Amino acid sequence: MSALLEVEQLSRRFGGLNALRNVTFSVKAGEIVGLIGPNGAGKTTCFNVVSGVLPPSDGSIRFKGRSIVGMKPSAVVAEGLVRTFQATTVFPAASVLENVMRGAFARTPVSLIGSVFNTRAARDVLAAARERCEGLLDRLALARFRDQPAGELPYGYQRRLGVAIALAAEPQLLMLDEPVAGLNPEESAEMGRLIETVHETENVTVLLVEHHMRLVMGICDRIVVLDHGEKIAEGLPAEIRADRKVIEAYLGTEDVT
Ligand SMILES: Nc1ncnc2c1ncn2[C@@H]1O[C@H](COP(=O)(O)OP(=O)(O)OP(=O)(O)O)[C@@H](O)[C@H]1O
Repeated sequence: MSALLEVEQLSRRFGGLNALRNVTFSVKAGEIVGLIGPNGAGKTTCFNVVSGVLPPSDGSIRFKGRSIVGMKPSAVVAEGLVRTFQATTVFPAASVLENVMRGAFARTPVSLIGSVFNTRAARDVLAAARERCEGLLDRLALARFRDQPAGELPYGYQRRLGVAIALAAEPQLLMLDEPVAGLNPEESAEMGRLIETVHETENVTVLLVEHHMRLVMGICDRIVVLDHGEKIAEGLPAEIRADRKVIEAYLGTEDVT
């Protein structure tokens, strides 16, 4: 498997604080990789820097072999690297389908959509996107909510819709930021199954930040552990679970059964 994402010696400072310090890891095409660590370890900062929301202070980020440092978040999305956020980011008044359609056009400049909106070609593009989004809603068990305002969905389904919106942009790498935060145990287990399913059916590589250790240990091929902005371990779930440094910094405080 070749590396899809290569992060090398990545640092991000906020004033005197090293939120990330010389962090190096990679994600190979086809993997599910977990990024874990205690509160304040630098996981969200890592997501923000990799997705172009924040510039790094130092280091390199290559996606499909090309540097993406300095690219705007929209350009990073256009390259095929799409992230979700900890909080739900649905438009509450828009329907579930409209929300997913928004994701489908995340890789297309709005001005371009506008300029061709009434042409035959634009109608064909829209019809194709709609068909693709409806297929996605089917596969993510959201079809029955298709015409409902997204804000009326139960919270668990709003999180699921967040994943659908990200997938509509047809990412090669999907970065999920705490997808089960705020979900009950049953919803969390369902989300875990959903991630495994979309990893297969949508042919997407996954980088996952999550505190839910049972989920992380259950679905990840490999795990990278941060603490105080530094990588302290990397390995298979069984290796991470047994790693003394990881247990001391993090797992000792978490339920990993
Ligand atoms: N915009 C910012 N300005 C200043 N400090 C920041 C900023 N963003 C993050 N930090 C600090 O950087 C460190 C890493 O924070 P980050 O949110 O990346 O950790 P995290 O691992 O995602 O934590 P959590 O699990 O609680 O979400 C923390 O000390 C945090 O206070």
